[in-house]
Formats: sequence, C-alpha cells, structure tokens
Amino acid sequence: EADRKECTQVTHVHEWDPGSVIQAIDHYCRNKEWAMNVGDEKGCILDSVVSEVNPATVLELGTYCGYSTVRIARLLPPHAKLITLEFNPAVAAIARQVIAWAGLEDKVQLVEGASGDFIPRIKEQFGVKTFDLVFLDHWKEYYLPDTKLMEECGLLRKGSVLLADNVVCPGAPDYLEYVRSSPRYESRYFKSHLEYTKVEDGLEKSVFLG
Ligand SMILES: Cc1cc(C(=O)N2CCN(C)CC2)sc1-c1cc(O)c2nc[nH]c(=O)c2c1
Ligand SMILES: [Mg+2]
Repeated sequence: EADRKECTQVTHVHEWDPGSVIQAIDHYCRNKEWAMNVGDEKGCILDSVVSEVNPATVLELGTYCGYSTVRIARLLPPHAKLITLEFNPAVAAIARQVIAWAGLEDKVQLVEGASGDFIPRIKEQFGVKTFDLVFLDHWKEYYLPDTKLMEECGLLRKGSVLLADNVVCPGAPDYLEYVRSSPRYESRYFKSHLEYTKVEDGLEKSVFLG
C-alpha cells in the first residue's frame, strides 16, 4: 500500500512532464474507458525493478500506447536506450505522440514489426550487444518463443532481467513453467492486480543466470 501511495502524483498534463502523462492515462482508463496499459499498481512494481536494475539497455516487447514506455524511460540514466517494439501501426502512431509529449524521444526507439522477425536483427541493426532489462508485454503466446529466441541470439547476459506482465491474467502458463523450472533463471512473482481492476494479475521477474 505504501508503494502505491508514494507512487501516485496529482498533476495535470504538461508537456515534458512524464508524470503528468502517466497520471492522465491512468485517470482516463480508470474513470472513462479501460485499456490494457500496465497501469499504476503494476506500474509501481515496474518502476522499482527499473530503478533496481538501472539499465543502460532496455527492450520492451509490446508498446501499445506508450504508457509503460514512458514509465520506464523517465527512470533511465542519461545515455541509456530503450528499444520498444509494436506490431500494430495504429497504436504505434499513438505511442509516438505520447512519448513525444513526455519529452522522452531521445531515450526511446520505437520499431514497428513482429518480434519473431525483429529479435534476430537487433544486434546488427541497433548495435546492441545484450539487454540489461526486457519488459514482456506483447502477447502471452509469444513470451516463451521470444525468450528462447533472445537466448539463441545472445541478447541476454548473466544478470539480464526479464519482467513479464500478465502472467496470471490473461496468463502465460508455458512461459511461467519455463522460467520457474529452468536452472538458467532465478524467478520471482510479484502479486498485483489487472490494471484498473480487482482481478488478480502479477509480474514475473526472472534473472538470466547465463
Ligand atoms: C485485453 C485484455 C482483457 C483483459 C480482461 O481480463 N478483462 C476483464 C476485465 N475488464 C474490465 C477488462 C478486460 S486482460 C487484457 C490484457 C491486459 C494486458 O495487460 C495485456 N498486455 C499486453 N498484451 C495483451 O494482449 C494484454 C491483454
Ligand atoms: Mg500487459
């Protein structure tokens, strides 16, 4: 509960103010129309993991409207880079505006495409060796195949952190089974609720052991 309190700010939407962008989206989705942003409650957990990892390189799978992109990018150190991948061009266009309004374009590279096609190209196309943090929030069916693909492409190093949204609702049972049983991961579940609801959901944090 304490986390939630310290995480909530009361501001209006100002340009260059990521906090007000986050606040505005949460207010709208809680009071007007539900949408599948990670939300304020799970967002606080995301914030604490980002702050703990203090990543120089971040991969986000599933941008949607850019809510979690802004949450992550606002906490990154000066020269850190966040690459975010979105399959749906319509929402990608919205995310670009949200990211720009928050004044975070310099830290964010939004790419449109399918994760299966994109992941094998990251090294040569973006000059990234490995990711310090990966936020999986695209589609539950792809969590496991994309994780195996990132391993195969050498995008994870000893200590890389995977953080997966929706492991309970909608649920990613095959992914959970894999990261919780594999000797190559140290996995932990952060119990929370589906964004803007009382339904249980949570984030799974899995550290790659190399
Ligand atoms: C679309 C959807 C519907 C859900 C649900 O149970 N609902 C009942 C309760 N009512 C209120 C909302 C709707 S949960 C969910 C969802 C939530 C995420 O965070 C997602 N993240 C990434 N990619 C997804 O496809 C994704 C889907
Ligand atoms: Mg989600």
